[in-house]
Amino acid sequence: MRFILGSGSPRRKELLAQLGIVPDAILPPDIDEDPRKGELPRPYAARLAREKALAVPAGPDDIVLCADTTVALGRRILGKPADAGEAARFLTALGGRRHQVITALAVRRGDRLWTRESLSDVKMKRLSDHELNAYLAGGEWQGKAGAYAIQGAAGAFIPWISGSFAGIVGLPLAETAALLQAAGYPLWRSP
Ligand SMILES: Cc1cn([C@H]2C[C@H](O)[C@@H](COP(=O)(O)OP(=O)(O)OP(=O)(O)O)O2)c(=O)[nH]c1=O
Repeated sequence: MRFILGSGSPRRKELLAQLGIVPDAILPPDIDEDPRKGELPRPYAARLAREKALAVPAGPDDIVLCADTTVALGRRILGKPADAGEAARFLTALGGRRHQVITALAVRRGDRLWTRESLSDVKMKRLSDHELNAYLAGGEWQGKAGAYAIQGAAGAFIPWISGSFAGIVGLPLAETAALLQAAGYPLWRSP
């Protein structure tokens, strides 16, 4: 049995290390991440996690872990911004309101699939022009759902969350541990 992390996100690798897991392989999936017409954020995140897990090549006994993090502003999906202009629009829309961060997980072993999701509510303060421009110039918005990373400078914009910090960063640890154990990964083996 090999453990395969199907993700190119360095955060997910680091969070996994918190559970003492070092993947035997890291194989980032390449799938189409465009939402379907009218698709809502939760089903979208769940579909993407599942599609990622199915897209990673693995042997019948290997365990594959994939995830998708999506920012939901009401019914709107805020994915990874294409450019600084879109990042500015996302952050302006998020500022002064609460939104939800969904991280959907999918674990695959052979033809079996286990899924879960972690939901967190996040409050972001309204950003001044100065804060917005400084944050955009820092570049941390790139490759992040909703155009921010709570684990970085944007932490200064977030006075309150309810949910899982690790989930917002990209890999909710309690749900990950539960899924891996369901799939037969020996998580708590003695050293
Ligand atoms: C909201 C938020 C998102 N993110 C990141 C987590 C994810 O890496 C990214 C959302 O994109 P994802 O599509 O979930 O993941 P990815 O493209 O980085 O990697 P892969 O598909 O190969 O697994 O946003 C943070 O790091 N901090 C945050 O506060």
